[in-house]
Amino acid sequence: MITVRSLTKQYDDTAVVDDVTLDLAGPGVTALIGPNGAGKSTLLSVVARLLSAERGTVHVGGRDVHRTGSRELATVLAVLRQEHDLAARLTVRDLVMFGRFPHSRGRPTSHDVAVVEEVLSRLELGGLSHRFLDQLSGGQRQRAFIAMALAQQTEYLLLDEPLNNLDLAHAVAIMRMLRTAADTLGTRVVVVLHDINFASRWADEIVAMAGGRVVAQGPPAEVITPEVLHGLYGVDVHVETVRGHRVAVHYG
Ligand SMILES: Nc1ncnc2c1ncn2[C@@H]1O[C@H](COP(=O)(O)OP(=O)(O)OP(=O)(O)O)[C@@H](O)[C@H]1O
Repeated sequence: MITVRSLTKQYDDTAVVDDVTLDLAGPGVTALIGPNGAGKSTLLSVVARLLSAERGTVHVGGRDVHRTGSRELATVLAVLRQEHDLAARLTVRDLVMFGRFPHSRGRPTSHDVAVVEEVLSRLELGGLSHRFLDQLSGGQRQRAFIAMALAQQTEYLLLDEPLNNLDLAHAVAIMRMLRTAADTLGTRVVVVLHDINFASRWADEIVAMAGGRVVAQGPPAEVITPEVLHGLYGVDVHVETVRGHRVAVHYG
């Protein structure tokens, strides 16, 4: 369970996360959508304790994140950030092994090695595992960072725009993996997505943000509507139901 209460994060005098209260219960996939600058990344960063907040509280699995040690938090919560600032002269395998650090404390066991191998293979990175990060394409590098987060094997997984740079096949594969993690391992996934149709297809629930506030929350059928999307993006869209999923199309 992720519980956010009256959370406010300000820069100068401007609240970029503005009095947000949110309950994300049980396993499942929640997609966070909304226009540029809505506060999605900031909210995710405060939940993951990468940023502090001026007001409010965040609990993850009953722990107050701002009163929990980094080491303990890293065993329950993994986060994929939008910007990656790790050294380029790191191999893919080393990066993914980094994800095991909260468990291995730098002394990987055969279990840690097996987890890394399995994740590398699942993300089709086996053949690239000895490459340095600066020798990869944008999409390959993105998959390597996703692999690092998955290798952490945490109950809570927060991902900020994981589909950046990914082609359609790899984007689908990642969303399927997140869905499987939620359904079979009981993982609680929160994922920032710009592609509202991916959100509609794969998420149980969509949280829509604008101006630092949550403006809509519910199953895709309630959020992927012309009215909500116009309110969010100021764009007219047509919504159809295809195989049980809402699909939004903008014709201009
Ligand atoms: N370090 C900072 N200093 C000042 N303002 C900031 C800082 N970081 C973010 N902001 C502002 O906070 C607001 C929310 O930014 P945030 O990155 O959370 O939005 P977002 O919804 O994730 O946007 P995007 O879809 O563009 O990634 C934006 O107006 C942004 O300019």
